[in-house]
Amino acid sequence: MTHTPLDGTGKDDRDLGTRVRDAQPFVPDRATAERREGPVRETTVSDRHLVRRLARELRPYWLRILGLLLLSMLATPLALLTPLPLKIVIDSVLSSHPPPSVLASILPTGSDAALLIAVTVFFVAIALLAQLLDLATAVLRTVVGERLLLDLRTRLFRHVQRLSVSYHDLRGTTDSTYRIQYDATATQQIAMDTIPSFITAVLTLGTMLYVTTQIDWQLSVVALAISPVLLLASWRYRRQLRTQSRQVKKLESGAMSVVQEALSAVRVVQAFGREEHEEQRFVRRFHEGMWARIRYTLATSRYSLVIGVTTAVGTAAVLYIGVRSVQTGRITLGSLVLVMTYVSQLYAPLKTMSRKAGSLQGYLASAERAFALLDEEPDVKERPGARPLPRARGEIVFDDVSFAYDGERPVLQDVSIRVKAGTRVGVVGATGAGKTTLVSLLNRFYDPTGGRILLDGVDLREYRLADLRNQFAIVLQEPLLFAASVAENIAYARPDASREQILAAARAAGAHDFIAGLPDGYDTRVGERGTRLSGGERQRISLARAFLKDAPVLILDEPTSSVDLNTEAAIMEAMYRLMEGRTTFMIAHRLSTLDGCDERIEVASGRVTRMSEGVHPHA
Ligand SMILES: Nc1ncnc2c1ncn2[C@@H]1O[C@H](COP(=O)(O)OP(=O)(O)OP(=O)(O)O)[C@@H](O)[C@H]1O
Repeated sequence: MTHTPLDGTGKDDRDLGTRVRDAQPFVPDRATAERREGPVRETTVSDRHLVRRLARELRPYWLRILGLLLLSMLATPLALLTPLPLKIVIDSVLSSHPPPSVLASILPTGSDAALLIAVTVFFVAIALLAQLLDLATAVLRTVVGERLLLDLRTRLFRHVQRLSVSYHDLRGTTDSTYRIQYDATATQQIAMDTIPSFITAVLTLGTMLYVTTQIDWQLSVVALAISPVLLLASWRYRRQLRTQSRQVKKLESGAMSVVQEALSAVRVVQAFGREEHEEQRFVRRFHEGMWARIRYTLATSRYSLVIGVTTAVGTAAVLYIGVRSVQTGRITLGSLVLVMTYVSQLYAPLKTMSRKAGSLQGYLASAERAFALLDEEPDVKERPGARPLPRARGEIVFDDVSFAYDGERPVLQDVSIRVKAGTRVGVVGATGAGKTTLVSLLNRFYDPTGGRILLDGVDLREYRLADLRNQFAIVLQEPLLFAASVAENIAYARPDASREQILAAARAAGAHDFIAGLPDGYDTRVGERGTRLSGGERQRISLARAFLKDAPVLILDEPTSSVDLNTEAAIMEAMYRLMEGRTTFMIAHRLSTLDGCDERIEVASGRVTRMSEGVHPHA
């Protein structure tokens, strides 16, 4: 294995420069080939698979869901009791049938007034109980549902943060946001609303059917005759509703990304006067979403219409036959009223089940999307039993490394270089040559598609990912700050840092003076992405971050490209202080910036070559 040594000694010039190898075809690995085939799997998993997955997700909450179910089930006996006062009033107060034996035994015989009062009190008591039950169910449903949702969102967020950079490159942030914010709620809806409603509906249906059969079995048979139609409608609309709902979600998350993009680049939009254009893009995307939603609503309305008309036909049939039965004296008028109430209550669960079957399709489409995100495998993985790495010395070797973002066009090809610990390497090359890509492989934002990279003689893939990334401090061209205080932003590299350590890092980065001049000093809030500070100020804060991190390897990606010459000189001075004793890769367009480096390499056409003294990059 011959490597280009970059050890700052200038010796062994014989081996310097990229090894020109025999031309080798570029063979993408599996992960890259999959990446090329498109973004995250938009799978349409089978219902059985999805339901099983859902059951697995809900298992930890089963006791609480069971409690909710039991509470919901109490609604059935209350629903049965509700029409009873009316029947007693019609049959025993307004007509001369004897009251039920329970009432007859406690009330004075023949007193209609006492019976009426008793029935009224009974009526209020049932209503009160029903309300209390509703209240308790709503409270339990909300508490358990919110807990479940928070847990799922937390898992999604944790997972999405650990997904590879290539995933985020491909998907953008809005789709993930949509899945966490909106799609995740589907699981809550299914667990807290659809499942309990279904089970309660089945129970109510069974009980109502039994009671109605006891009063008049012929009427219950007539009432039930519509069930096959309802089942058929649910089956027929199931696929359509799911497909349409899936499409709505996709379009909505796409439309949201327009808003997100336009607002995060609001300065550019305003500077170029492109508000109108962005608005049109927004309207176009939402327009597509609007029609998809309209189509979905029309489908659910058609479905509701079928359900509504079918149950109305059933009710009318029971009414017709019921009135005939009262006329022939087979049942009393009170019993008909009771049966009619039960029939409407019988249809309520049937309607609930049918409607829930419709909305369930929307929830399942969302759950599918949330689970797909959760199941997304990161391209960059940690091996089982990976090595810990407390602190590296900082020797880095690129051994025949190739890389392509899309699996087709290689950005880097057969790169072999050796960097001794503590060497300062300047990286130059034309725009788009692959400089950033080269350093992005170091902390495993991406893995090479060919070859390997060694840190202290060990393949990067052997190390624990968190430990490996801890070895690098990065200062980017566009420093990214969070909407927090200056001190919090510096301490982002080491949350346990003391105030003194933060101040020392800021001093080392030459940032202390300007921070002290801010309205609230180190407690000044910097605004979203640090917009309240100038580019140079942001850069110094990110430099202070790097000082505080005190990592053995430094990656500086054109850190001074957006500041004036004076600021650049000040930042460079701090930068060279930071580089002392650390292996450093510093990317720069201006060669003068790299004067203090031990070695310079040039990236061109995917190859890496050592620059001879006086040779300038084609920038
Ligand atoms: N996330 C990405 N997905 C796909 N292609 C990418 C991605 N990032 C960079 N590229 C491509 O890889 C090539 C190298 O990009 P890279 O950012 O490494 O260049 P660079 O030398 O750092 O450029 P600059 O000096 O302009 O920052 C370019 O052709 C670019 O289009």
